[in-house]
Amino acid sequence: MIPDKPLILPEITEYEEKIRVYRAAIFKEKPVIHHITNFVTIYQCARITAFLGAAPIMAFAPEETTQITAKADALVVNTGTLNNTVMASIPKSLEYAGSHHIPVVLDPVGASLSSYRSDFIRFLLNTFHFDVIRCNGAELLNLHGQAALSRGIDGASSSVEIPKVARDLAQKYDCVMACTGARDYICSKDESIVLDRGSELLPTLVGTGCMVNSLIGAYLAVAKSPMAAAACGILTMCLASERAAQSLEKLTQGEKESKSPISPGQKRRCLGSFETALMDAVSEIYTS
Ligand SMILES: Nc1ncnc2c1ncn2[C@@H]1O[C@H](COP(=O)(O)OP(=O)(O)OP(=O)(O)O)[C@@H](O)[C@H]1O
Ligand SMILES: Cc1ncsc1CCO
Repeated sequence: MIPDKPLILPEITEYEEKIRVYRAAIFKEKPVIHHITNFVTIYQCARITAFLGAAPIMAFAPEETTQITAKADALVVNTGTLNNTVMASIPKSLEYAGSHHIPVVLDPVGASLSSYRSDFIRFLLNTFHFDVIRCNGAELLNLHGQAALSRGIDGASSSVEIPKVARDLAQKYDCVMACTGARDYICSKDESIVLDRGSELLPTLVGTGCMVNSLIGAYLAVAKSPMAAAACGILTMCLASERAAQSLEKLTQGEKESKSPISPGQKRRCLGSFETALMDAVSEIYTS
């Protein structure tokens, strides 16, 4: 049994340094990140990839998907809005990526919502190799064959089984499993990290998980270590969200005379500003 290793100081410092090094490499190499992702958050994914310094390309026509993957340094696959076109493209690109050592991230969005989705996701897992699978708690338990816990795409699951299930799946699929939520678990078959960071405002936005996939994809292109790429992707989102929440505090202090912390209600009225501040924080974080 691998002990959970909480990522606390000074380990955070070690990963902050990795982020700094990887970001410098991303700025230098400008890796191309091919996304076959959902139509809901596609724009946020393209923006966050570009703001990190990489080059996003969103393409899902089966006629060209292999040619696009051939130009990419990493592939991000997301099942959020499956349809026949996307389901024709994903296997083609995965096959190309697998035979050309292009690293791949999978997000099995809504794995438990329909058998259409879960059958396709199971086919992918049984047929292709993924370097990182990033999902929320409900999706993780579904991949493990357990009952669905969510009605929508949210994965508000705090099941005590998550660390063990994540490890089982990492072993079974020989990949890094990154299960996000209030507490993040990132594990391979012989390493494990627990991360307790991030603003509580993050789950109020749509697509922060999808955006984390893009960050992991960009780090994978330069890091070569799926464990380090997954940890750096999630840590970037968490630390950037903390900075964004702080800048929101400053913004809303102007509304009040006292310097006491702003209320949850005030924060919830500024979620658009929070999303913008999050993008700014990602573009700025560890760039020196
Ligand atoms: N309660 C929370 N407090 C702090 N950070 C959180 C919380 N919930 C999620 N996060 C962070 O939000 C990011 C996205 O994780 P989440 O598990 O919400 O993804 P998801 O459900 O796949 O998202 P989406 O479907 O909206 O793309 C991760 O970086 C995670 O660490
Ligand atoms: C809201 C939503 N519906 C399908 S995908 C998606 C984005 C978050 O995964």
